[in-house]
Amino acid sequence: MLITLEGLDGSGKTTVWEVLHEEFSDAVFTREPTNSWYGEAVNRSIEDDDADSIAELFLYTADHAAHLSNTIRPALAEDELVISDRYSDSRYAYQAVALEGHVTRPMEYIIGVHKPWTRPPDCTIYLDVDPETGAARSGATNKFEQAGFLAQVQSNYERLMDAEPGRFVRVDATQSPEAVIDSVVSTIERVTNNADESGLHSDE
Ligand SMILES: Nc1ncnc2c1ncn2[C@@H]1O[C@H](COP(=O)(O)OP(=O)(O)OP(=O)(O)O)[C@@H](O)[C@H]1O
Ligand SMILES: Cc1cn([C@H]2C[C@H](O)[C@@H](COP(=O)(O)O)O2)c(=O)[nH]c1=O
Repeated sequence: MLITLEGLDGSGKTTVWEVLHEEFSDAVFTREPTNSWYGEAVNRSIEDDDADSIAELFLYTADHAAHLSNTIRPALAEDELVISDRYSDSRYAYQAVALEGHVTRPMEYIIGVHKPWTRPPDCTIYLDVDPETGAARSGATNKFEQAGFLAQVQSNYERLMDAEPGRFVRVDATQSPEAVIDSVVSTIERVTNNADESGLHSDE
């Protein structure tokens, strides 16, 4: 089963993800951008205010392709629980803002690029914070961590949740870290138990 954590910069994904290591010690923990050289290229692009938006989309997408073949698909084939800090929805939400004015219907374009080969998550936990809180918590150190940009990203996440309400679980991430962690842990326990009870596993 593939569970992803999504949300604005500063929503607390990394804080939660670190505690999940203790709660689900058998799971495979991973993230995008990855720690590979593809991910390093992405990180260079994030720090470059003048990076070309389409080039940046394809750097992220290349990193996702390698992530799928090197980590996600092998782990799911072994019936592991995989928990990823950011995944394809980050592209649909963030790059759809960055590509506005460069391509028509940017979110549909990006989803279309992924659709033939990606592996959608079974469950996506969305850590919900307002853009101002996200920007303040993240320190607003790069081009994505600005409240105005994050407000548009938030609208895109809302569109994604409206389109697939069954996949997303929204958690109020303005609560205390302990309360957020409790909600995320109980969500993961519930979805993994449901999968066990229904006899469904990884890529069936
Ligand atoms: N529920 C919370 N309440 C208050 N502060 C929090 C909460 N969760 C995390 N923080 C703080 O907010 C900051 C950002 O948290 P964190 O790095 O976990 O967010 P993130 O979603 O991973 O951000 P980014 O996407 O920018 O890496 C940290 O200083 C963290 O201690
Ligand atoms: C995977 C992914 C990430 N981003 C953005 C979101 C953040 O501002 C940075 C790095 O992520 P982190 O969780 O803060 O380390 O990259 C993006 O725009 N598109 C993506 O696909």
